[in-house]
Amino acid sequence: MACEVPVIDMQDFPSQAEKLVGACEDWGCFRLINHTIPATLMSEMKSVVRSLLDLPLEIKQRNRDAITGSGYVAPTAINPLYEALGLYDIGSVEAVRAFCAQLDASPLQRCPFLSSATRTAHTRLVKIMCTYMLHTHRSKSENDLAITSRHPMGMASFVCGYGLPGLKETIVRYSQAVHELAMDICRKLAASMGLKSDLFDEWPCQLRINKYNFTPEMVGTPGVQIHTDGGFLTILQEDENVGGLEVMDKKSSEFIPIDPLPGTLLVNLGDIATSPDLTPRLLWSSDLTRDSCLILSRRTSHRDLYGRRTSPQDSYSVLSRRTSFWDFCLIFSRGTSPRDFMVVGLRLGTPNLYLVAGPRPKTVMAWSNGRFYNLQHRVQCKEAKIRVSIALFVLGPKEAAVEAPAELVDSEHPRLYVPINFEDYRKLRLSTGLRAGRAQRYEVIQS
Ligand SMILES: O=C(O)CCC(=O)C(=O)O
Ligand SMILES: [Fe+2]
Repeated sequence: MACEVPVIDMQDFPSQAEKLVGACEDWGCFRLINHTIPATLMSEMKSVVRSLLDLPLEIKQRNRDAITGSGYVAPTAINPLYEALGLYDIGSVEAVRAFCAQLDASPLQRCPFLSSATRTAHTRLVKIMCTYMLHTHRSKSENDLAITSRHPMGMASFVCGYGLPGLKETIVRYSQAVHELAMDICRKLAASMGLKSDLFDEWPCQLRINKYNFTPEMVGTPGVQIHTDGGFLTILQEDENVGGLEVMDKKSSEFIPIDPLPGTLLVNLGDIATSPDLTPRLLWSSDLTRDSCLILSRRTSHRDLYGRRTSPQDSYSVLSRRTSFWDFCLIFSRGTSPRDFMVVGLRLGTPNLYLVAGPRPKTVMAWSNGRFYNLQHRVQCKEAKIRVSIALFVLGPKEAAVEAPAELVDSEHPRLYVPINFEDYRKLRLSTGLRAGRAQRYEVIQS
């Protein structure tokens, strides 16, 4: 059964204000219609994403982290079908340019023995050929021509180094459009809650372009494990042809598939908007195979991860994240700073030796003072196809600590969280062993 998430019409404000806040509280996500990103730009960007993620590995690896976890993500043992490229601070023209420069895959530009005159002459020649092709294929835009792999001239121009300017232009236009849209959503959300609408204007945003190499033998397995997003909110351009996204319904705790709806975008809330569970416990047990470890999450409310009530004695949810033992040691060694981590204890039982550790319980702020739902979601491999998606994350403020605005705090709604610096929070997510800002990708084995 596909899930009918609330639909928000961007052109119908303030009428949709209440619906928007309700969607953030009850669903943690909504589908956006009548937004300002043109359908043509969405499809051009999708082609760009495919082209970039098809580049050779050594080029993709040039997309280095600007902040921890913001650059290229290679497939891992946990998410073997998934890889991604990232652009931190999409609101900065320099950052967008740097991203394009890193991925400039033109063989000409990489060829050390070509003189610049040869390059210029070659580029001119390709331009003339492309212009000729444009005249003979009037329906195609220059950009289409440059990136269409089925089109021999488009392919030739891309291979010969003329393609990237076309790609660049699309990346620049898409970045501007999605950044403006993100800020507009944030302003509308703030205004809908009776807050100053410019609250989020300086919050940096990160673009992440995702590719899933779904193969026949992987059908039915996760493409991306269960997680919440670490920032404030995420705008997702889904693959309109290949589904697989599933969200956890707040009431039933069941995962429900989300069918893509071409031309629309899906918005979901992340940890900063709401109340992240920052008390995961890492647990390693002697009778597990050497190459696996478990993550144990302790819920103070005696509710397990999926909201079911549990008895106080039974208040640990055991979650499994299959990871290498060495990875686990690394997580541990990164986390053993006395400030951030503590060993909670040893437990006897079956399996017989548990080593339990985790971040020191630390109260953190959540912007909505616990009102919003930070959506848990995952991507399942449903069919053997390539799936691409584009995610824009509104993160948290660069310097100021994130805290619930005074207007959201009163005697009935006391302040629940102390302020936290977003970067500290991000590091905490990463130090709990989960990479590239993708904390809480757990696989449940028992609850
Ligand atoms: O690809 C998708 O549909 C979701 C991607 C996602 O959840 C993420 O990048 O955080
Ligand atoms: Fe996500």
